[in-house]
Amino acid sequence: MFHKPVKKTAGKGNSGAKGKPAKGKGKPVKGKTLKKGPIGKVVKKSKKPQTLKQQQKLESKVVKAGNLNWKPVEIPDNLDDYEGFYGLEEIDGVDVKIVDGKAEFIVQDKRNLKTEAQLEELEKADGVWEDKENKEGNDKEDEKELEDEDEEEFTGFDDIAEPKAQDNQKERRRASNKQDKDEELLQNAFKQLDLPLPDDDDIDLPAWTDQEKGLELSAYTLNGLSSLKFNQPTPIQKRTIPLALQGKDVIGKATTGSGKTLAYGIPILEKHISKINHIKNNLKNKKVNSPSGIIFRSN
Ligand SMILES: Nc1ncnc2c1ncn2[C@@H]1O[C@H](COP(=O)(O)OP(=O)(O)OP(=O)(O)O)[C@@H](O)[C@H]1O
Repeated sequence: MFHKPVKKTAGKGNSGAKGKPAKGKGKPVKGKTLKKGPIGKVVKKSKKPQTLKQQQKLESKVVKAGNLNWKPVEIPDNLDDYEGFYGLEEIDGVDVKIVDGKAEFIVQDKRNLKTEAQLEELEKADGVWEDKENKEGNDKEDEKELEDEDEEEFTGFDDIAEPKAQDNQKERRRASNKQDKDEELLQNAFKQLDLPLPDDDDIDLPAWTDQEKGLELSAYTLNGLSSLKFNQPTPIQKRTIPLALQGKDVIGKATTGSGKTLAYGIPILEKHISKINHIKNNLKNKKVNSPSGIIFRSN
C-alpha cells in the first residue's frame, strides 16, 4: 500500500438499514406497545408474548466507538505490519448516525459491546498513557479531542450478566495480549513520517493535482504514490477523493480492483497528515490518536 504510515482501525459496520434508534431516553414499557392514536390518545396494544428476535433486541444505546466489541480482521502474515497499517477491525449490526459531523454508534444487541473485563483492561492501558500525558503541556486541539472522547461514558446495559470468573481471566489475558501487540504496532506506525521528503520539484504527478476540483494532496502522499508508480488516480479515486477531502460523506460504487481502497484510504491519511507537525513534536511524550476511519460495506 503506502510507503507511508497508513494506520489503524478502520471498522466496517452496517449503515443502519435495520432498526431505527429509539428517540427518547425513557425505557419502553415491558409487554406493551404505546402508540399515538388518530386523535392523539395513547393506545394500548394487547399483550403478546415476545418472539426470540424481540427478546434479543434491547433498548437502543448510543455508545462510543471504543465500547463496541470490534472483531479484528486477520491480515495475512506476509504483509507483516502492512508498512505501518495498524489493523482492521469490523463489526456488524450496529447503526451509525452522524450528529454534528461526528459518528454516533447505536447498539441494540449487547453482544456488540465490550465486556466489563475488556473495558477495565483498556482503562488500565489508558492510565499508562494519561500518566505520560500529564507530564507535559497539552495542545488545545488534542485536549479537546481527548475531552470529546471522555464524554458520554457508557456504563453498560443494566441486564448484562456478570461474566464467570474463568471467562473473566481469559478475557483479561486476551485483552492484555492485544494491548502488547497494539503497543508494538503503534511504535512502528509513525516511523516513516520521519523519512526525509524529496524536494517538491522531484515529485511530478500532475494528474493527482487539480486545485479547481479540490484535489490537493500532501507531499507525503504524493511521494508514496510516486514511489508506487501510481501516476494517475483511477476514475473512482478522481471522483471521490476531492469530496472526501472536503469532509463530505461519499457513497462510491465501482467494480472490484478499481482502486476503492485508496479512494477512502487517501482522505483518511490526508486528514491525519494535516496534523503532522503536531504529531512529530508530541509523539514521544503523549498519546496521539491514530488515524482511523469507518468504512461501510454492503453485502
Ligand atoms: N491510482 C492507481 N494507480 C495504479 N494502481 C492502483 C491505483 N490505485 C490502486 N491501485 C492498485 O490497484 C489494485 C486494486 O486496488 P484496490 O484493491 O484498492 O481495488 P478495490 O476497488 O478496493 O477492489 P475490491 O473491490 O476487490 O476490494 C491494487 O493492487 C492497488 O494497489
